[in-house]
Amino acid sequence: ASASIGVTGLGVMGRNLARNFARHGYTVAVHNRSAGRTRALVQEFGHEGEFVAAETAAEFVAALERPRRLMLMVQAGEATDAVIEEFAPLLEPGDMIIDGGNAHFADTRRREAALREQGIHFVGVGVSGGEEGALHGPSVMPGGSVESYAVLGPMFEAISAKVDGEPCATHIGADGAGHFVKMVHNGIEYADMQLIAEAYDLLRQVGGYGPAEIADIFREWNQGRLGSYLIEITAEVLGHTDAVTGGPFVDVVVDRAGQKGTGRWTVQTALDLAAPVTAISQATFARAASGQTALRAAYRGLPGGTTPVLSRTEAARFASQVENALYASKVIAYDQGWSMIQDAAKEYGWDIDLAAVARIWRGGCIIRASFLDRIRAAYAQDPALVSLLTEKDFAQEITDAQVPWREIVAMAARRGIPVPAFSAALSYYDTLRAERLPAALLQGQRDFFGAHTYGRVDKPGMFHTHWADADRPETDA
Ligand SMILES: O=C(O)[C@H](O)[C@@H](O)[C@H](O)[C@H](O)COP(=O)(O)O
Repeated sequence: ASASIGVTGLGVMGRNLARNFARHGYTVAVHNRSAGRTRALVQEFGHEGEFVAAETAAEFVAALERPRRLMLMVQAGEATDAVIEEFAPLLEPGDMIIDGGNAHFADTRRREAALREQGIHFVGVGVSGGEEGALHGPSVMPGGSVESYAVLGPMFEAISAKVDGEPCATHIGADGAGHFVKMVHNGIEYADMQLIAEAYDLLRQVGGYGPAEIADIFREWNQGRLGSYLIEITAEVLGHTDAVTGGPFVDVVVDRAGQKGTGRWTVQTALDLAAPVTAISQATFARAASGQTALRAAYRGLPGGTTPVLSRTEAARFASQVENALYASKVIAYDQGWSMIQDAAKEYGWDIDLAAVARIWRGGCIIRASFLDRIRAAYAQDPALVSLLTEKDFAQEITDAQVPWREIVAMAARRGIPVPAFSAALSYYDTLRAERLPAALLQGQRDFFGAHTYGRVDKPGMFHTHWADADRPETDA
């Protein structure tokens, strides 16, 4: 046995990760349910490093040096359980099964607990960056035991993206913490993409800019505080011409957004944690709404707002307002992600270094952006920071951006342009900074119809009012 790591499941992500390990000098055992893919990989990329092709599960395990490090890159869910059932009996205490797919963190916690009883380390690792990232350097978010990271950490760090010479890989925390943080990464990705899409829609419908002009605007923004991979690729997509029609590519694409589940999981988990990730949930629901064909047909033609297009001079001022609204909403969406991670760390007993999360998201992953270094600095300075908005520079930026931000949300409403993520972010900001919330009335209503009791601002305890009997005084609940 000579392989220091094995990869089973040689779809595009698995294949590229195996190549990445080999390119970094590791001997990699490769295995796939259909052996043809295994042979094809070694044939095509054998020159990149040391591969050991294994055609059976037994051969694969036998090729691995101890402790065996076996990485699964298969479909999340039942397929992953089936592969674990196939390999676990072939392994020994101290060996490691690594799940690099987009697994639900609750499944990872369950699997980690079950395999721990057999002395096998189960490591759920979030890998972000798509197929290019997997090959050239992803962001790597492993959970699992500290012991497993002592062995796997140097390997993950070697293959990961590097920023300022630092690897975009770190041990996130115990059991499912790695997959949890990857899930939230994807939730933030949804919000970021939706915010960019809303900015594009406003620049087009109100600003009167064409896709190619908007691509230029995004290229410009990519040089500033919005500098990020998503802004960069947005400019590419908007600048792209469709070979068939000769027109803008974006105009031939069906306006129905797909989703594979991680955004949905983020929102479902946030509801359980009572973490108000409103920008992320609006982004997820916007994808769902875009797919509601019958509903859209029913609503089409209903009256909307007034839509006079702006003059060129007005459009330029408008574009800078949109930049402010986009940036402010982006800070809020990221803040929602970090506070959800803090809530989950409390709930699941994870010791997550929030600055390290920002550090490893600076490169390789889909949400990589220049402002992540400032988030890292904010949490490095104060690991218990409750919100990015208490960090003075972010607070100042939000203060400076809020007038245009409000104007944009108000204008969108008047013109009937949907900006669910912009407005959710603004409402979240106003909700959390409000002196008093109308939630007090909700408590009264709940007590009225369900005796659900309420707290008072002037004395401790929970109380109930006997609404049907005005003579009966309020009672302690
Ligand atoms: O971090 C990443 O590399 C991506 O997020 C990756 O995980 C994948 O592309 C998404 O899962 C797509 O998600 P949707 O299909 O739900 O948009």
